[in-house]
Amino acid sequence: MVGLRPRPHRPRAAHAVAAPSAAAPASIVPAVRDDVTAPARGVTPPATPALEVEGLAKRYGDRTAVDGVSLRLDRARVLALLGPNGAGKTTTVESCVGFRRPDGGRIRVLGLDPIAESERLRPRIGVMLQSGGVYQAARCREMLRLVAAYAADPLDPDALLERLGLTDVANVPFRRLSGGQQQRLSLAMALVGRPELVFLDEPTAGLDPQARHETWRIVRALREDGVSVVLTTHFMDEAERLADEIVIIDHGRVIAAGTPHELIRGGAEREVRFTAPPGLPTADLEAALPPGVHVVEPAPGVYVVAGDVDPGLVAAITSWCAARDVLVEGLQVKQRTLEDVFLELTGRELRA
Ligand SMILES: Nc1ncnc2c1ncn2[C@@H]1O[C@H](COP(=O)(O)OP(=O)(O)OP(=O)(O)O)[C@@H](O)[C@H]1O
Repeated sequence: MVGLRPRPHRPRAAHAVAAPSAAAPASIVPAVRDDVTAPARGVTPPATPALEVEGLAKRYGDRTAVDGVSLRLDRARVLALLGPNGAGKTTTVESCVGFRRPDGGRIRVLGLDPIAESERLRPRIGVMLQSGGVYQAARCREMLRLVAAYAADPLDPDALLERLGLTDVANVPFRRLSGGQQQRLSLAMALVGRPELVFLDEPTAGLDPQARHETWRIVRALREDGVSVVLTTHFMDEAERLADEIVIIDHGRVIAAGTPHELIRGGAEREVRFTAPPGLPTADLEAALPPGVHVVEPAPGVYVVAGDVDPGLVAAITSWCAARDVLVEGLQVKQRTLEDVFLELTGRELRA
């Protein structure tokens, strides 16, 4: 199995950091330090955050794509950026990797400005964007070797191809690969340079379940090896499984942030769902239930009651309905998921 450990970032002599003390525990994982903030002498400082974004703004003509987004990601953590189509996720990621010049705000990636200090930053990050960046005629292995040649201490391209199930198509030109194979090659290209921080824009879009699970294993392995990961995804289960932190963006703004647990429990752990004729007076139902319970009708005729769910709550809902001659159908008590939270926050209607 290919190790995914990042190359230790070696500061230039002029900015040398203090050597670890003799008492420091020996670690096979290279300590990741930063040559920008390290003091000239003394104790090794805590590593700078992997990513800091404050008030990022980006417009395309008169369309505001990102409107004051702030994010922070510590080392060896996974951040999932979620949001409906057109929310501003890709623009945020592209700004963080220096592909877009922001109209406002401040970005620091591994302590560096992604535009002004791009030459120093580029070798330390891996980027997998939706729009490839691959020569269409290049063969799979050829392309990965080319990217590896730019890295100081790359992973073995053949071992990476093997891990990503691409050995059989190593000699196939990129344009002849299936969509999923192209995705996996893009992931390999993002990882081959042993980055300290990886940006993955919808890494599992179009993958079959096996490749999707392998991508998840790789993200977990990266995190265990001290690599930080920023990923965007439309798969809520993926975010729930992989992310330490989740940020939900809508209309270019952060509308919720926290750990998966915080976001899911933010409302309530469980909920009661049922269907009944549309337009029931939800405020009346809510008033008849214990304090702290919330009732919504997210789609016509679908009702969700969130709160401390116990047998008494279920009985109170059905007796309120019975008193109004309303037949409750398909009642279920279910665990809330990130998808429930996401849809409540961003709405269920399709976006343009
Ligand atoms: N190059 C561009 N020129 C003009 N408008 C753009 C450009 N790129 C993105 N946009 C617009 O900016 C907004 C944000 O787009 P962005 O791609 O960042 O969203 P997203 O959250 O990544 O969406 P998706 O989930 O569909 O990939 C959208 O309204 C989009 O149409």
